[in-house]
Amino acid sequence: MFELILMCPEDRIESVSDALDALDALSVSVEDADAQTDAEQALFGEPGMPPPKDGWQRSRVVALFPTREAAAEAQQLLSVQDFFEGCQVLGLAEVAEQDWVRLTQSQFAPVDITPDFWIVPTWHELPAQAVRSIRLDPGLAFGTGTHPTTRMCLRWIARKGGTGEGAAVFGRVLDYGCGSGILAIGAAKFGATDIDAVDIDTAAVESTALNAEANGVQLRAGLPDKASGQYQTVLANILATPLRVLAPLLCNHVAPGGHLVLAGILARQADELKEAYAPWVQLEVADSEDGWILMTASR
Ligand SMILES: C[S@@+](CC[C@H](N)C(=O)[O-])C[C@H]1O[C@@H](n2cnc3c(N)ncnc32)[C@H](O)[C@@H]1O
Repeated sequence: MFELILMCPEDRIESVSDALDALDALSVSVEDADAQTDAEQALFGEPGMPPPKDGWQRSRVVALFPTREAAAEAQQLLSVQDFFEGCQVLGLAEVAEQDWVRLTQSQFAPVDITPDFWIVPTWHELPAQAVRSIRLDPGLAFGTGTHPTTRMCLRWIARKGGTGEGAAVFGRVLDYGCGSGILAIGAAKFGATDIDAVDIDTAAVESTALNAEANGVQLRAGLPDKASGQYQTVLANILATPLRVLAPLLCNHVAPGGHLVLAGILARQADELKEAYAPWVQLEVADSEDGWILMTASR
């Protein structure tokens, strides 16, 4: 494989990426050329919303081609286009052959949620201190236990699960936006037995069912219309915008005296979430990590 590496100003990224696609690039990635420096710019987007910007002030665009000839031809064709003005070719390089499976696996080590509750990829030995564990491989669906939002939900589950007999503590559980199913499986590991896990993405539903089976956990995975009635525990790690829209639906699923646990919210979004949920529950910030917060409420 060969990489064509370009530097583009923000207003050229869309045209250049589209052109690379049309030139049969196998993949095109866009990164902040100033990442890891003082000039790095954080850009957060939300599903259903336009991105805050098309890209960074200075973006490094890397296109992958199957042969050197294809990469060189793309370079030649691009460099004579009007929209390429202001862009630069940084290089054309061969991608060294590697054991990609091993390289990918080496990036996922066991992750501790509490000192004795761990997320462990299937190719790793269980750490000796893991009294409870979830065996999970990174797949198509979000949720490997490394993201702060997932970790905070799992910490809440572990704290709650430590307060008594799991099935009674959690009651009926709804994991709304289940991704890999990690929260539903985590609740099961702390004793929950009556669990629905739903997602709009069918790949997530499949992944949840497979991960549950691999962990010896029984749950019902399905699309959102599979959620029915009221639950003692409702977990939703999505993002602030969908969480605002889902407020009436999620609150109606929380049984009287039940718990609502929301994640995917940035610290600066706390007030807008409190306001959106105020007609039903009083949300409070219960945890925070790396700029993300966990918000909880009882009904
Ligand atoms: C950030 S991931 C969380 C995955 C997992 N629950 C975790 O905590 O790691 C959010 C998931 O919510 C799903 N999702 C997004 N909008 C949704 C909606 N309106 N209804 C149901 N699921 C949704 C996405 O497909 C994705 O799998």
